[in-house]
Amino acid sequence: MTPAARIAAAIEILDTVLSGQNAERVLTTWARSNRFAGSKDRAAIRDHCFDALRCLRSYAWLGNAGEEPSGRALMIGALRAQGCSEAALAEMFSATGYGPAALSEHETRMPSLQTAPPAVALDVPDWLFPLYQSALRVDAHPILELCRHRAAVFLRVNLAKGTREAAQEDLRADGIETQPHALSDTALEVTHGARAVARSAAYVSGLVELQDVASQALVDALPLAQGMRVLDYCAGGGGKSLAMAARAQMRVTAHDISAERMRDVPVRAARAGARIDTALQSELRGPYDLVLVDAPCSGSGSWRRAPQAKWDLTPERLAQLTTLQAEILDETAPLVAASGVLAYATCSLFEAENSRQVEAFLTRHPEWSVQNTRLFTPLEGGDGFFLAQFQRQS
Ligand SMILES: C[S@@+](CC[C@H](N)C(=O)[O-])C[C@H]1O[C@@H](n2cnc3c(N)ncnc32)[C@H](O)[C@@H]1O
Repeated sequence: MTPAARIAAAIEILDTVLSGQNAERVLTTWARSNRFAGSKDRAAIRDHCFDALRCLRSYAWLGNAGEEPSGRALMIGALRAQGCSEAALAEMFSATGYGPAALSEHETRMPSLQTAPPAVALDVPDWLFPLYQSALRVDAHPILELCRHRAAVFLRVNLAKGTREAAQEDLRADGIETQPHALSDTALEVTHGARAVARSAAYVSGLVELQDVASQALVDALPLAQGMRVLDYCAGGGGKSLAMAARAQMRVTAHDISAERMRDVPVRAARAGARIDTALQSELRGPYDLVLVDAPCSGSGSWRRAPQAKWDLTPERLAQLTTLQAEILDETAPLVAASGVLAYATCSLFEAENSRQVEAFLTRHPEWSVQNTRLFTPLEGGDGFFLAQFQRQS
């Protein structure tokens, strides 16, 4: 496909996404019904679409979208944001080589982002902007600026299977270049060849897993030790269960309200050479020395990876999530052994899901105290994550 044809395809896909459909599904459907598109085309179109979803408001502004963004306005704005000259833009939009129709006179007007409101220039919904400012203070603008760009790909080296250096060598043999990251001693940042990771020998043998560096640092911060009984209460696909199991010889149990989400845990555990039991609520046998609650949350710390969620979140949904987070904390506290630790984590940057959730838990449960809290932000290289560790007062 020509670059212009890829832009035309992205416009078509974005229009469907903007009508309320899920971007991943729309991309899959598009690929199935356009078999002529090769893997490089699909990857380029996907990047166009996800970049546009990350930068929805600023691209719409640069594309003269007015109130309602369209795929076409977003792609015009995207090209301008990437420094494309007006002559090159007119060439791309010239209805040749299966490219999009020629620019209208209105579309040739080039607005400046300098005059855009901050929430537009930083690509956040108006109602969320004060939430970021209150949580992040002087760091709000630099963090939001980082969130406008693609996140790096990180791997976690399974130290039970080999060293970080050995993993780098194995990956290099498969054309994947990495560099260690300071936030965690298990982390490698992929600098070249990210798309080849899932086929690489290091991945297939369980020497590395895909996992964000802040996720890894969060697990590093937990007081894990040999022989502990550990419960990962919101385990999902088991990313944190696996990271914990690789830290020490422990009995790790993974639980999630959705058994379906845990479907891959046994396969991933076998690949990693780890033993992780999965359990339904009725099968949980406490007490546990450490219970990790990686709570369902807005995901605001990882919206670089899932940008559609930034625009889909509503105040009502955020309120539902904070209620659910409090309920989960209340139901897990009794599962923790007398001197055990209740670790609460979110991949959110908002106070309502983090510091205010901690305060509310301590008010409801005065017998507990908070040992420490930590907010990881994209300024440190990874996703935004929050961790609070509670213990009963002695
Ligand atoms: C942030 S995700 C977990 C991600 C996972 N820990 C990982 O590292 O890959 C939150 C998970 O909480 C689960 N969940 C939601 N409500 C729950 C509840 N009441 N009890 C247990 N799990 C719940 C969701 O199904 C979801 O998989």
